[in-house]
Amino acid sequence: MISVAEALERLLSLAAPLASEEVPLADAAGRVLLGEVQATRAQPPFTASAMDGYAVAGDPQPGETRTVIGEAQAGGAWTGRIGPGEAVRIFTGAPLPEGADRVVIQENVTLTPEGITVTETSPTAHIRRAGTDFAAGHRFSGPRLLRPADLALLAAMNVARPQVARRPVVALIATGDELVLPGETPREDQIICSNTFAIKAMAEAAGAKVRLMPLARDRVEALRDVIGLAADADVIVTIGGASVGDHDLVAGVARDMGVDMAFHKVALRPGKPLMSGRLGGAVFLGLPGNPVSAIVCTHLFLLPLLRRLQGLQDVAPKPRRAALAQPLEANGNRAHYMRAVVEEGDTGPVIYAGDNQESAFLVPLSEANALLLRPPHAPAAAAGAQALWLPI
Ligand SMILES: Nc1nc2c(c(=O)[nH]1)N[C@H]1C(S)=C(S)[C@@H](COP(=O)(O)OP(=O)(O)OC[C@H]3O[C@@H](n4cnc5c(N)ncnc54)[C@H](O)[C@@H]3O)O[C@H]1N2
Ligand code: MOO
Repeated sequence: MISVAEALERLLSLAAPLASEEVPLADAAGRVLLGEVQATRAQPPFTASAMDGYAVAGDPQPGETRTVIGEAQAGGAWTGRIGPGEAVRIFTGAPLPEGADRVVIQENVTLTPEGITVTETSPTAHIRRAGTDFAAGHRFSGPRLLRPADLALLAAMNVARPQVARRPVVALIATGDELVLPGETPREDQIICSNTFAIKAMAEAAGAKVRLMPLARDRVEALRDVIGLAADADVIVTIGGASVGDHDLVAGVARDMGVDMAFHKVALRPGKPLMSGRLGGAVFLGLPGNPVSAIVCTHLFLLPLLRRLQGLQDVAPKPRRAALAQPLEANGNRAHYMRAVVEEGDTGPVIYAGDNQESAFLVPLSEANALLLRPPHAPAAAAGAQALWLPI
């Protein structure tokens, strides 16, 4: 069995980057910017007042007076020139009039019939100089995941339609005779298809468009038909039927359909029977059926794959550190991603491994906020020892 890192590397090497498309800025959150954009103007585009008050020349001291000769507001510039002994009433965001050096905030003046008397000085001029946030031509380069703050920056740069990676299309195929959909009435020997819904939500949050395919029953023809229906997707994900039982047909069918497996079986718990390869223009990923196994494999493999397809380079999940709340036994030969809870302790984060690590049980997964990473053959660890974890 290959390691998690080796399997991820092989999976990512199957991913050819997707084309770009132009989207309105309002729809660009969470998309991956490709290429480079440039600011068409500086920000601030003009030297502006940072406060409400009075624009003046020089640095008037307490007791000095100024005659108010005009008013400037955001979007309403005053176009004259301020001379000595003069002031312009000014509001935050208004262009600073010519001849002005600073803004005396209104709290630091008293009003007189002609204008103002300064009551206090301030060490700051309360102005924002043109181009001090960014200059015209400022560059913002991809590939880069667009966060909300980035959208505000692109808007200020007057970039209305950035080029982003096309959304990867993921076809999700749940397999098994035992499955019915939520809301249906299962027979005694059936269960409700569950993990698909988590995987769909996770893939969409990573930028994918997800197609929920019909359930594939445990027959070669049925599986072949549904996989065939998904042939035009960027990623074909099967769930279940990945192991070695007589009814675990996925690997055989995928091979018959032309998949050259990049790997099948990973030294991973839960998630050992994971497999992948290319199927025509798509990346094929066969997840194990146990709900926790499928969801853990989605965190570790499908989400990095979706990020890479959209052009991002640094896609592997990044482990964080926390102190173990309880001692742990030595680990076996598979990397174990234990369902766990991380909390802020008095001296930093503390991690509690759940009592139930069964890969079919969803309550412990739903209660967890972390996967506690135990590397293969990790020795027993004492309470308080540092451990690695991934947020989920
Ligand atoms: N002899 C061996 N048996 C098993 C091995 C092994 O190495 N040797 N591996 C085990 C491991 S580890 C895993 S993980 C499971 C996964 O096997 P499959 O991918 O073939 O999954 P299934 O058998 O189809 O299903 C497992 C389990 O999950 C339920 N399931 C399947 N799909 C869904 C779904 N969409 N929603 C909810 N639950 C689902 C299914 O009913 C089974 O209970 O194999 C071990 N066996
Ligand atoms: O690798 Mo399996 O997912 O442990 O149950």
